[in-house]
Amino acid sequence: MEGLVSFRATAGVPFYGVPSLMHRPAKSSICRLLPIAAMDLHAKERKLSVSCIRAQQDWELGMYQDEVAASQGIRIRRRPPTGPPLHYVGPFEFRLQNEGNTPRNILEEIVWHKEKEVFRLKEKQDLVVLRKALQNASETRDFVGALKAAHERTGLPGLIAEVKKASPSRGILREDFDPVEIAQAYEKGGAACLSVLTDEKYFKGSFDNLEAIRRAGVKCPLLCKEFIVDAWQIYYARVKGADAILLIAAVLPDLDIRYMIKICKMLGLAALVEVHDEREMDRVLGIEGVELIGINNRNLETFEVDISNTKKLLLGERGQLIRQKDIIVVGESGLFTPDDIAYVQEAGVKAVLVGESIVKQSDPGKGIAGLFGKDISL
Ligand SMILES: O=P(O)(O)OC[C@@H](O)[C@@H](O)c1c[nH]c2ccccc12
Repeated sequence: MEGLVSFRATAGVPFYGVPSLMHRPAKSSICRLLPIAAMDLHAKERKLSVSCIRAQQDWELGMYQDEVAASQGIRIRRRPPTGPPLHYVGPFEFRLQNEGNTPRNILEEIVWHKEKEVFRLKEKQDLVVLRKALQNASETRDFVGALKAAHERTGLPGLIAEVKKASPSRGILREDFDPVEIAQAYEKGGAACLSVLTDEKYFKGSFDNLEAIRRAGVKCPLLCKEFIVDAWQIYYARVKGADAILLIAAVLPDLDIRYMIKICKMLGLAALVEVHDEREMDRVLGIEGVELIGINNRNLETFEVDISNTKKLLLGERGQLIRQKDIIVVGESGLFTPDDIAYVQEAGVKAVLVGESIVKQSDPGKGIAGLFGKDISL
């Protein structure tokens, strides 16, 4: 169905949407960060700026970000393409809604929304401000170390327990949602780390939740569960108390993942790189510095959940390479029972990321014992 989605006065400045994002494909987010990164005076960061300049040259070979992404098999477009030319009717131009400028699935919709959200946030608090705030930030906690320690202690996969109020696929999971209470219950129940959703529109999460949990004295390292499309968000997550961030391979081209991982190392954050299929796994296995790979059993484009996905992606040479590289694999989504945990452990994961099945329990801490079939608290 065709329809009018945006219009503007012919002679004036556009008054609807964020035209710079909507109408013109931009280049890598990292490159957009460059002018500020290049101002940096610290030796460590200066080294990064040099690599960023090299990255910028790569991007400048003539391909736009979405073209680079498509060449790597990434189906999620970062921004709406331009669509058909504007039409003129009287004093207005208008654009026809078509397949090209309508998101094709929920992940694409989330990412398009996120780009605009980040654009606005950056205007309020630019990188220079964030970097100042970082000077007073406390040390990060060892996310990967906590997972390994829990695995060694219990002989079971280390648990990343997710503080999750809602999701686009499941709706509201818990009405009486007190993020700090849930986080404390998870910690008491034996979680190694916590994942805190910060996306407001689609998951009813917030950065306030992340900050509140950190301030409440929870000791578990915290994963900021966000849709990262711009390196600025990594700094923001760090300022708000994260110890780790998520990078989704279905959204980010290899070059972005590579440099975002470098930024994480510089800031003392762990990066959980999420894959969903073999192609994404192979891309990520080719990226230097990856320590933590999450296999999502939920397809973020269709919402289908299948825990055999974890097993499929760890078979044969891929599993071997992962063991050689000493990468920790996290089994993500759709885990409800001790049998599910045993199944993904057998497949080779040393950690799991669980939300729905434990957040829905009246005592989420006891929910953990139910999930593992035994009490895993100290
Ligand atoms: O609630 P579940 O099915 O246990 O899933 C948790 C977690 O894996 C899921 O929330 C998740 C995995 N990857 C994501 C990326 C974005 C948002 C959410 C997610």
